[in-house]
Amino acid sequence: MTPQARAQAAIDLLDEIVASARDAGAAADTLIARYFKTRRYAGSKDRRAVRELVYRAIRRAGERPVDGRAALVGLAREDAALAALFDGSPHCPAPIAPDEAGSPAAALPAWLAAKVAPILGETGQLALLERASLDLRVNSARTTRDAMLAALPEAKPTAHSPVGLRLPEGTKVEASIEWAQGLVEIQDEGSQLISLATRAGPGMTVLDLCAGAGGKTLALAAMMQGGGRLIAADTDRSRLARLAPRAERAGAAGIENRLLNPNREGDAVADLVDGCDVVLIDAPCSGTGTWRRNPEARWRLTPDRLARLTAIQSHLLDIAFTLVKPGGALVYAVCSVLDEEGAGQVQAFVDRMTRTGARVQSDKDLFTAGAYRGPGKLLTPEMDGTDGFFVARLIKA
Ligand SMILES: C[S@@+](CC[C@H](N)C(=O)[O-])C[C@H]1O[C@@H](n2cnc3c(N)ncnc32)[C@H](O)[C@@H]1O
Repeated sequence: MTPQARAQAAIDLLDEIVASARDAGAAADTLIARYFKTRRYAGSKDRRAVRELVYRAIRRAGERPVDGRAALVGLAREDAALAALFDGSPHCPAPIAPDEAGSPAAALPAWLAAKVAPILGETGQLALLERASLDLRVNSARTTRDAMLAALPEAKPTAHSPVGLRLPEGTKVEASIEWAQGLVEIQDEGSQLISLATRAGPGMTVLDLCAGAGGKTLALAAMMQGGGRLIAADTDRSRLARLAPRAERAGAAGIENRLLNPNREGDAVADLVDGCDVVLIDAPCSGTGTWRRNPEARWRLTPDRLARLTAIQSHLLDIAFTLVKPGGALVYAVCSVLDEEGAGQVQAFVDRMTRTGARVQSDKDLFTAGAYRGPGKLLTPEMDGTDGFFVARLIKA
């Protein structure tokens, strides 16, 4: 492909990504993969160049652009070499009109910037959109970090997680023998810290209430070393179904699954009331802390969607607390930096519980990373080099 044709391909893809963000469709990565599946003439260099251009345009536009051309013209206004590709030749972008400004540059949509800036500041906001690192979690039930450092010479130990490795971006981990043998899993260091904050161990009864495809369930299984009872629950059948093959690869046997009914989540776990040493809520959330990986997600979030998510989070906190044994712990996490999903949400829960006479104590001594925020800790890309997370550990007296 010529550089001009690559620019046109980026516009076509951005058109799809913008429409998909507006209509709650597929993620940018999925759309890019689909696009190239039907365009075999594009070689690997073309694909890399188009993808790079698409993501630069996405990262630069805080508000959802009107279309793909506006997104790329905005970028071209700051990049003369890119602007020169709008030359109007066949299969290439039409020349940029003098009054065509393109979409404005901003880190975040204005309504979200108003919430995020007071928490993270200007540079912290920008760091939400930087490229994410590639982290692995070493399966401590099967091997050691030192053994994996020797096996993967490009890997470096992560700063805060004792079972974490950081690899150069683009490393094909899933092609490695270590991954195939279940010795390592791809997992951001922040996610690793959440599992570690549960302090799950052998012999405990541990419930992962929003287990999804089991990223954190597998980390909990490694911490429990095959002893005790580990239950993975979720409302999404297809995500939960992906846990079994991953558990098999990791050598984690005996994980129980519970499919939950939305709004009646308690029914499927009624036998666990007052029975868990640890309940982990890795709650559905806005994902503001993971924009490094899918920056177009900031065009999808709306105030209504955020309100729906905070209502579910509050509902799950209430249910989860009933499942914790006296003396046990409820660990709540969101991959979000917004207070209404994090510190504010948990503080409101603690206040609610206290009003009903329940005794809840927050244990903020979770890990070395992060900044204290309300009843828990906030991890951020800028300060911690992880995705953005809020984590709180509450002890039921
Ligand atoms: C942040 S994701 C979990 C990721 C997972 N723990 C991991 O580490 O890979 C949140 C999960 O909450 C689930 N969920 C959404 N609504 C729920 C509800 N009402 N009860 C339980 N789980 C819910 C979603 O299906 C999703 O899998």
